[in-house]
Order: sequence, then structure tokens, then C-alpha cells
Amino acid sequence: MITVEGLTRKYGAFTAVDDITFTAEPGRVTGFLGPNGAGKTTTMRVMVGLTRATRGRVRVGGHDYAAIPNPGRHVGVLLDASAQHAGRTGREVLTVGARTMGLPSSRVDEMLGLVSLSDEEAGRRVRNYSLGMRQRLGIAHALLGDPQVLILDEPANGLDPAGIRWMRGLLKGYAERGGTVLLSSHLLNEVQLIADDIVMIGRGRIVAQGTPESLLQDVGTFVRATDNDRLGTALTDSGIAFAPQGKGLLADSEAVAVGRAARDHQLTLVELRPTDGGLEDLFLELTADAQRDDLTEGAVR
Ligand SMILES: Nc1ncnc2c1ncn2[C@@H]1O[C@H](COP(=O)(O)OP(=O)(O)OP(=O)(O)O)[C@@H](O)[C@H]1O
Repeated sequence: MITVEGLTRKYGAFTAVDDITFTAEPGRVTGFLGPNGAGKTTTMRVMVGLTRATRGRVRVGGHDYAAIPNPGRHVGVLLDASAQHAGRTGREVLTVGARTMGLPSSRVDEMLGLVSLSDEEAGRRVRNYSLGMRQRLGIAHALLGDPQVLILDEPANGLDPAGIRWMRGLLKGYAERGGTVLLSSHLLNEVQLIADDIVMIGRGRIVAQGTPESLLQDVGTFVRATDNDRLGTALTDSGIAFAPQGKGLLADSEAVAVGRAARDHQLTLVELRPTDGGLEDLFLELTADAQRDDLTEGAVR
């Protein structure tokens, strides 16, 4: 179990993580999503004691990570697969890890087998590894001490489709045996397939959390007019509930009813679409304010 309570991390005047609270439960895979620079890595770095919290606290398995003796036996971490010692071979990286954790060297072969790195590949220096091989080695390293908690930053990065499918099976199996998995990812379809719970952040704040089903249930029609205030009045007059979302409104009704309400008030719509496009649509809408790129139709030509 990982608990994050009121976590804030500032860098000078800039707030990278702003008062976030969530839990990653045992027996479940929790997907941690957000656009570039949203604060995912910062949050994970605080979890494993690499960055200090400005306020709030994080508990991993009920403890402050820094206070866990032999942490690799309890918490498996993969933050930056490229940070492994480039001059060592894959086998050496794992052997050093196993020694530090007091594990038998047989565990190294077991892990190499698990992540499908061949003997020949394990004998190559990490600097000559492909990104996907580094990622596999990082996952092997995280699992080496048979921990109860896994914290993985973009573990699917660089993996080919077969590798992604393999990792999905591995992490699901790990959670089914009672482990806690927190993983960040940009691969939304992948997260939708694997995550039992989702935490979404944008600009350091949580914008949504819950199971994929509960988050996607809240869909309706995303609508944007040249005058959103008048659009709000039009929806209210038609008995349609709505909430502001990104640059428009999320209406709790079908697109046709929303379109009629706008027509009755002679409003010019800029966007009108059902938000049933899965996690990707939800993600883009909820994090619209935090996106660098204008994703409105026609913005890219
Ligand atoms: N040491 C630091 N000093 C100043 N700003 C920092 C530092 N570390 C992170 N930041 C800023 O904090 C914000 C959050 O960064 P973070 O790496 O946590 O985002 P992220 O969600 O992991 O993004 P990405 O998906 O691009 O990896 C960014 O604006 C980043 O520039």
C-alpha cells in the first residue's frame, strides 16, 4: 500500500506537486497519468526519498521509505532505466543489487529469465543496450528483492508491442498475488487495459481519480461555444446539468439534446462531441489546461 497525503513539492516559487492525496492499494494496479511536466516523476521521487516533500507525507507499506531497512526487499523501484551503471553488464547490475539485498546469485538468473534477457545480452554492457532492453533490466532490478510494492515510472517506454503485452501480464499477475503496483504512463490505452485504479494529474493537482469504469461513466457531451456563459444558460433552460471542463462544458446529456439547446438560443458552437472515446478523451479534457498543444479540431493543419 502507498499513501500520499497532502503532498506538495515546490521548487522555489514554482509548485511542481500541489497538495495531492491518493492511495495505491495492495492487489491492484494503480495508473498514474498526466501530461508532460504534470508532476508524476516528482511524486514518485518523493515516494522513494530522492526528493524531499515541501509539505505532506508519503508512506510506503506504512513506513517512510527512508526508514525501511533493506528497502529493495520491500519496494521495487524503476524511475529512470537509463540511470543504470552504463559500464556494467546487465548481469553485473543485477549481481550488485542481489549482493546489496543479501540475495542468492540464483535470483539473478531467475530475473534474467523472467524479463527474457538472454545470457549473451546479460553479458553486454548496459551502454550498448537498446531502450527496451534497459527497461527489461530495470524491471528485473525492481523485482529482484521480491518486494510487495512496485513503483514504476513509464515502465512501458521503449518496449515493443510484445514486450508491452508481456509487462501487462507480469504486473497483473504481481497484483493478483497481492502486490501493490503504481505505474506512470503516457500510453493511455495500455493503462486502460491494465489499471484497476487511476489517478490523473495536471499541473501538479489531481484532476480525477477512481476506477476506469467509474471515470468513464461520467461521460456526456463535451461542448464549446463562442460564448460559454450563454451556453450554460441555454443548458440550464433545457434542464441539462453541466460542469466547466477545459475550454468548454461537459454536459450531462446526449449531443443531440445539447445541440438543440444551443440552437434554441441561437448560439454558435465550436465543438460538440460525445465523450465516449475512452480514457484518452477523458484525459485530454481533464488536463486541457495543462496541455502544451492546442488539440482543438483544425488547430493542426
Ligand atoms: N529539480 C527541479 N528543479 C526545478 N523544477 C523541477 C525540478 N524537478 C522537476 N521540476 C519541474 O516540476 C514539474 C514536474 O516535473 P515532473 O518530472 O514531475 O513531471 P512529469 O509529470 O513526470 O512529466 P513527464 O511526463 O514529462 O515525465 C516540471 O515543470 C519540472 O520542470
